[in-house]
Amino acid sequence: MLLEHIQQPEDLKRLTLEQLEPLAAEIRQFLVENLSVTGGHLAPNLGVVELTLALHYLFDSPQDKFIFDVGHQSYVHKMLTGRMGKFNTLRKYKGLCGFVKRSESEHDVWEAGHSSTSLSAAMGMAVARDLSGGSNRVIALIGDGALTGGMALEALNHIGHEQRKLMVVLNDNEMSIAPNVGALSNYLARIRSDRHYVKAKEEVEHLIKKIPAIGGTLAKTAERVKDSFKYLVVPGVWFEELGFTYFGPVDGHNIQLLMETLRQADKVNGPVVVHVITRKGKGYSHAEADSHKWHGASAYKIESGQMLKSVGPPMYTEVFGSTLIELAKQDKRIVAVTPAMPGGSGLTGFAKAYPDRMFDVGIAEQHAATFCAGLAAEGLKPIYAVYSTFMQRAYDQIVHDICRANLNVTFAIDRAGFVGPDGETHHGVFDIAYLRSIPNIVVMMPKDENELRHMMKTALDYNEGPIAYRYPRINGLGVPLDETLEAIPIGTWEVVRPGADAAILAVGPMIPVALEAAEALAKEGVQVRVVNARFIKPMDEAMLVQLAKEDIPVVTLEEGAAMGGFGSGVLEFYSLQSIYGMRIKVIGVPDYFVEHGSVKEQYEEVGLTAERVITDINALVPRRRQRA
Ligand SMILES: Cc1ncc(C[n+]2csc(CCOP(=O)(O)OP(=O)(O)O)c2C)c(N)n1
Ligand SMILES: CC(=O)[C@@H](O)[C@H](O)COP(=O)(O)O
Ligand SMILES: [Mg+2]
Repeated sequence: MLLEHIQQPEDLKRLTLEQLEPLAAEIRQFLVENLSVTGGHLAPNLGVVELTLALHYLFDSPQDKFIFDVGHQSYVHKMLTGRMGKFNTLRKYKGLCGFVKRSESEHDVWEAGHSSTSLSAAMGMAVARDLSGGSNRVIALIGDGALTGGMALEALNHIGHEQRKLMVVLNDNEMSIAPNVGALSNYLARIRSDRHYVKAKEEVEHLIKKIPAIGGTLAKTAERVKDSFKYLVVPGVWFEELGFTYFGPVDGHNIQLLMETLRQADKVNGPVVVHVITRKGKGYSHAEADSHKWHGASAYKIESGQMLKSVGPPMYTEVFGSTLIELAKQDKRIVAVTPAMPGGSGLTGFAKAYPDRMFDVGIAEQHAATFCAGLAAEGLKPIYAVYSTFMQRAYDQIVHDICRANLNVTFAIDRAGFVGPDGETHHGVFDIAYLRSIPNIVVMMPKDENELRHMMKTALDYNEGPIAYRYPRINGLGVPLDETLEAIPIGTWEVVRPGADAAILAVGPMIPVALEAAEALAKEGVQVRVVNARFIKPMDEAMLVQLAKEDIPVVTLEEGAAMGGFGSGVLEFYSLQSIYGMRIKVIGVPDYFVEHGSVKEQYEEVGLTAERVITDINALVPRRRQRA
């Protein structure tokens, strides 16, 4: 066993080249075995075993900066930098992070989780090196999916202009999470398999030999330095035109060839692209056969590849996807737009049913938003299906192109709230705060999956401007689903439990938490009203005024940033209405980034619990009432 002797990259460098291949096999076995228990991004990491070995074998992390785009494919890097023993805690509470994490290791020089940031960060580190007289390498590892992100293209433009020494290793496996899309992906595909490319090489060789006098010598020289000649015929002309020296495409599982190519690229004193062809999921047949499904795996049985999915009612995502198909049948205006998350957003069925009304635009949240604005401007009903956290990328497009222009775009915001194992880079805890402050937008959150369906109908019937419904990454409550869907009057809340001593204004998944607290308080003689605050904007102002008239304490409860969130909106309302003296307690996500773990552990860490609500209400309700 070679792997057990690898604690740091220095241990790796002591191996012979011949030992790297058996080591790669051991690493794959380690990944498949460990992730069968913890789950995680198996397919991406199986695809970069040789590549990560080559980088750590040839270059000197952490002096040389390895920057992983997204960072979901950094498990091998973590194994080689002293963290193998912690893989049993991968993505667990207080355990190993599933992405690169500076606090975990000096080798983790750049954190991500969101895609397409590596090239910009690499440029920053290259300039910092040059301004401080450094000589270290800066190496970004970016996937073909991440390359479709706008930030990556902005960075390529800058890097090519500055001409500083910087290596971009393009890990091209033809996959984003789903199969990669777009003209850039098609271009890469052509390079990978382009007969013309191979033909062009022969033609150029033939041409060179025909050049009088020197041709023969030149061709012979070319033959002698076959490798560099091979790079003379540049398939990566697009990169070359942007100022990069292009190397590749090279087999990303052939360690010898990888080393040779990386060594060549390292000699260039300017920006280079090394185009590496890999197979996502390599070495584990189930993942190779379906790298979309195995991009992010839950625990599984190794032999059968059967994932141990959580049982229970359908996820909110599934209900969204099936309801959208129902609505699209009735309303031809509906088109669905996703920035590279067709599967995760529950749109696989919709894409099958309505292929010409489904648009996967790549990892391009900004473009997706303004693309929807254009669709709406021409009378269609675009449904922007997006994870809350990734929608952060499109903030200006939402403000400037959609809300200001008051265009009828529908936002289907998934992963709203804590997401569990993906942790701080993926929680959807900011959209309440950043959406509610934008004029013209309506923001809703359902109490259960049945109300989600009615909200989707509400949004379909609403043509006044932008409207959003948000839902969490959890199973529904298992409530019956109404056949007939009716629009909910905009701005109306719902009392789900009567009570006269206090009121809890709860949003979405916080309603069960509020009900649990109310039941417990009832046993102490404190009757607490629970309100389904299903419209975050506009709020139910009549109900807010009524609460003031009743002069009862109010607790707001949301799985979102307390700062600027729904509770802040309630405080603002009373202030703006010059209603003073209200006893109001805002309960939400505190002002720090909550790390990975289970959603339950995250609730407990920040106090989104019935116990917390009970404590706060007891502090607010006068003791005399409790005696009654
Ligand atoms: C801004 C943003 N949008 C979407 C995602 C979701 N996401 C995570 S990995 C991934 C695909 C990345 O593809 P690629 O870069 O080719 O890496 P691979 O998984 O193929 O190794 C996507 C879309 C994200 N992390 N960040
Ligand atoms: C790395 C990344 O951003 C995605 O793979 C993300 O982890 C998917 O999240 P879900 O598992 O919630 O679809
Ligand atoms: Mg890819």
